[in-house]
Amino acid sequence: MENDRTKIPVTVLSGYLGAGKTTILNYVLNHRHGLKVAVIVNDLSEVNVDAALIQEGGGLSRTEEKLVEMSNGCICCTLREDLLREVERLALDGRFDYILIESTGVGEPVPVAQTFTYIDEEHGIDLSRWCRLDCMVTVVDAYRFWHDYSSGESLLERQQAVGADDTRDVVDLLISQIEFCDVLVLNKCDLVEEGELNELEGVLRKLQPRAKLLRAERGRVNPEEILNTGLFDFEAASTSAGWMQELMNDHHTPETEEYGITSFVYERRRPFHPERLTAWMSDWPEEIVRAKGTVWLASRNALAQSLSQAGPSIQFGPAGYWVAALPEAERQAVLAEEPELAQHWDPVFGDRTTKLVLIGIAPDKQRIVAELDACLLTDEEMAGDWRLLPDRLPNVSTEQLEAALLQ
Ligand SMILES: Nc1nc2c(ncn2[C@@H]2O[C@H](COP(=O)(O)OP(=O)(O)OP(=O)(O)O)[C@@H](O)[C@H]2O)c(=O)[nH]1
Repeated sequence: MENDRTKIPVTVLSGYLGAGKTTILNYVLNHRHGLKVAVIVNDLSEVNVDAALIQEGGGLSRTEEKLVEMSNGCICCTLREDLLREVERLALDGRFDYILIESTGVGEPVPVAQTFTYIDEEHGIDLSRWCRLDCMVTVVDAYRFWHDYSSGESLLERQQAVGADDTRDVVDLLISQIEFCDVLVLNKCDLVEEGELNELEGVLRKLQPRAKLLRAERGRVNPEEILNTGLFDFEAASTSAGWMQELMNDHHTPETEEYGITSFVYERRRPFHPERLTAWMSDWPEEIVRAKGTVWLASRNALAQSLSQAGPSIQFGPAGYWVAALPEAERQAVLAEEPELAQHWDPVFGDRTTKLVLIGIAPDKQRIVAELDACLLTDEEMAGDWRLLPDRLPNVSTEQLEAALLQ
């Protein structure tokens, strides 16, 4: 087996446009204590990396973000082909001790991490032979955070979309960057007063309890905090989001009393009335900054629905069949594979249930729970034929459904 210590460590800086990635990069290069660092930046960004810092023993490459889907049948894997090739080239070059990547401001961190973890059979490249992903860093702009989070704007509206079919809202990007990282740098702290910083830090800790949280001014981050940390672990990063930790119930982060930053799980074994739930979602409680989970909707009794909200962005759609809705043989096969399902099996409805994590700033939990309860079917409705209730939630196309089911 190859020795991990001979592999070149890699740190990736993610974060929305203007958060301070380049400023951090320059600071770290200035304080790298003789490490020979190769830097990869994205072609779209202006290159502000200090050329002099790169010269002595370092290198600067520019790549253009290029996503490729894996050809080996794993449809949830997307690799960054640009990085794949450039990192391999730099690693084989043999001149560098470290690779530092500044990802594009509109880039998702997961494909970058997958690029280092999976073997690309089509191109015959396996980066894990030469490199070790050491640390995924997400930079958050303390000054702009709430403005961007609650703007309700899409990347297309801001002319920052990757293509015409890039439908992401700014907040979707922020949340995906925060929920998948090892270190969160809250930058531009010089522009925000202490009380606001404490509150924002409390929210970030709830959204991402696993990552180390650092405050920075003008990108001054101690290089030891992000280089050679040994922090990256794909499995741990994939399950590190606050909502997921809350669902797994093994990491209930302490509440930040002062600001009432709280998370709670809403769990019910009764379906929602589609119209009442739609009305509730369109009048979303402002205090809830993030919600995610599975919903049992009366009008879609065969399919579990996924609800994901971040700020003003709400995504709702099919997540897969309830095990109880599968043909008998398949159901038995799943139950044999996942015996814990049987422990929570309802004699009539099987595994159908709603389980939703809500994260908020001083949310009125009692009121929200009562409002959600009022969206459930009543006893009288339960006795009728509720499967045919009208449903004006986003229509599901066959392609969407198939894509969702394949995941
Ligand atoms: N006041 C203040 N300004 C900062 C801080 N960090 C960065 N800036 C400024 O914010 C602007 C954006 O910083 P960059 O480092 O270029 O941000 P970036 O994330 O690399 O931006 P993109 O490459 O466009 O994605 C620059 O004008 C920086 O000088 C900080 O901590 N405080």
